[in-house]
Amino acid sequence: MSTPLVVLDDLSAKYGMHVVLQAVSLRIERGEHVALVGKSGVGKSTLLKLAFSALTRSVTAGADPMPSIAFLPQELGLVTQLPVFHNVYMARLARYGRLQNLRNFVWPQAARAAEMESILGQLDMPSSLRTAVASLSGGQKQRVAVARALYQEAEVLLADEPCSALDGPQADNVLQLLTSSFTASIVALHDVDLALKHATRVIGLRDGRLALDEPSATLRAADLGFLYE
Ligand SMILES: Nc1ncnc2c1ncn2[C@@H]1O[C@H](COP(=O)(O)OP(=O)(O)OP(=O)(O)O)[C@@H](O)[C@H]1O
Repeated sequence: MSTPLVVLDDLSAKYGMHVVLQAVSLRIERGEHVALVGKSGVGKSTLLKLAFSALTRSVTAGADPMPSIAFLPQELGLVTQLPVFHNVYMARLARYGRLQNLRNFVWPQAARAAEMESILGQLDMPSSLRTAVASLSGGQKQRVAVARALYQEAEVLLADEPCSALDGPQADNVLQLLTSSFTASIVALHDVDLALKHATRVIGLRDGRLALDEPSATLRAADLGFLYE
């Protein structure tokens, strides 16, 4: 049997006396795109943050082999005073040397800009690299954050509601791009239909635990109803 690409063990969280997650464990194989569903406040963001922290801690500790991780948080994490170029470029700060990073921040290099324009074009956001993120709409900001995640070229994506501000066709496009660009992913989604359409596997949180873990092909929207009761 192949080694899972993502291994998460015993993720637990509580805020004060409020237990949010109770020893959640998860293994994800290459090629698996996991939709994380459950009602608002159930702990999806908490799980993704814990997963990111656990997986990046393993990388830092030199555990072998660990996948590279792109994290797209619900709050996007953009620096809105900076242009689109600089926000997307941040995904590769760790890849390039200090001098190259400095040069790109002062004078964006044509090759980097061309790579980003290709990604932004696929997201229906052409020719906007010099635009300050603060002047973009909510949906455009969300697509800049998606572009940043794609630009990282990581193996695994952890994304929290990456298309909540997008219309139906744009949401489809973003999820299609994300699932085809990463080897594996965990994406929190409120929209059950999008989850079933784009994920290969659906996991559902309820009462701090994984209450559902099934291939999406075996599920209908009604099968997820109990998670929202
Ligand atoms: N910093 C915090 N301090 C206290 N409680 C928190 C904090 N962050 C989250 N919570 C609580 O933890 C629970 C889980 O929150 P979380 O954001 O993980 O849920 P979620 O499933 O992602 O919600 P949504 O779908 O609305 O984004 C909620 O009850 C929330 O109020």
